[in-house]
Amino acid sequence: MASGQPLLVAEHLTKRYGSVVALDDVSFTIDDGITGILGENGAGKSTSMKIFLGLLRPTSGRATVLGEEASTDARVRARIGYMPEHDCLPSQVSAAEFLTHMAQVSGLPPSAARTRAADTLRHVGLFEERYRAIGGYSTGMKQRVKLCQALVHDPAFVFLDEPTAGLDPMGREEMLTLIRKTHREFGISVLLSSHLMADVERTCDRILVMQGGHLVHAGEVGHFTRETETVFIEVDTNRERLVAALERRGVRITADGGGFTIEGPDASVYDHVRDALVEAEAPLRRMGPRRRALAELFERVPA
Ligand SMILES: Nc1ncnc2c1ncn2[C@@H]1O[C@H](COP(=O)(O)OP(=O)(O)OP(=O)(O)O)[C@@H](O)[C@H]1O
Repeated sequence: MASGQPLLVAEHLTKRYGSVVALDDVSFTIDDGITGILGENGAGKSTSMKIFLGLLRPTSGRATVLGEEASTDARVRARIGYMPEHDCLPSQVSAAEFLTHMAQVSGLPPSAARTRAADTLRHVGLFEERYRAIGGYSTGMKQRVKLCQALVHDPAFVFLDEPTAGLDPMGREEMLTLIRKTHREFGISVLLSSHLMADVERTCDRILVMQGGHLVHAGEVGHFTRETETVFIEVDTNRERLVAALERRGVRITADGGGFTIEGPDASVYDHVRDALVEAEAPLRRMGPRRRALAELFERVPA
């Protein structure tokens, strides 16, 4: 594959399960780095991943991974890893045994497989526990073993389907830190899916937002969160003058408790609010960002 080419390409992907349209003419590219697919349940995140993994064939359209056809090219399998959403671990064997086996399945000779399994378990902080049966592990530890089996054969690209599913806040934090570390230390590019905006915002460089089988946004994470930030303000007096000054600036104003939520046409919303406050001579009591919930975001995005 020539350098500079995207790592993944989706071209007009459509996937139907009977009458259900899981993906509807979706096109995007994914480059080096960490990319998040964000969407609510049923948005089409897992279906997209499974097409890239060659586990599902699209009804129409084309998917390429590392320059090769996803659905037909077996060579690509050796260069990608997959952490499925659901539990897939054997409970009776130790993490060391399981990962050594997975590395051998990927073609490593036995001694190299053992070394690589131990290195990968060290990377996720499970080296000390590696000879214990997986059945006795906590949810967080099992998630880390799932991540290990996606990494053990040293792939160029990994697909992580809801890697923080079932984790408490501390476990989520650890998993997200580990994902960044995986990219930084091993140079492995990542596509992770999540229904939690905070996960994607903290971890990813770029974001794809899906809704009902459609791609509704693709771009840099920083840009997306700036765009979706709204400002909450409360003033002591001159509310009417302030509302008029804001309206003249074309921002959207919604009454919110004792104050207003203001949403700008772009990231300049703070400038508009500052200028309107000065013009209306309205003494500010409180001001701060108000993040929109994911569900609210989707209401604004045309399908
Ligand atoms: N094997 C299947 N047979 C029928 N419908 C399916 C199948 N797999 C997925 N679907 C449907 O396709 C749509 C997209 O599902 P998909 O699993 O890709 O969504 P998702 O964004 O990954 O959500 P989740 O996190 O809930 O899995 C949903 O409406 C789902 O019910």
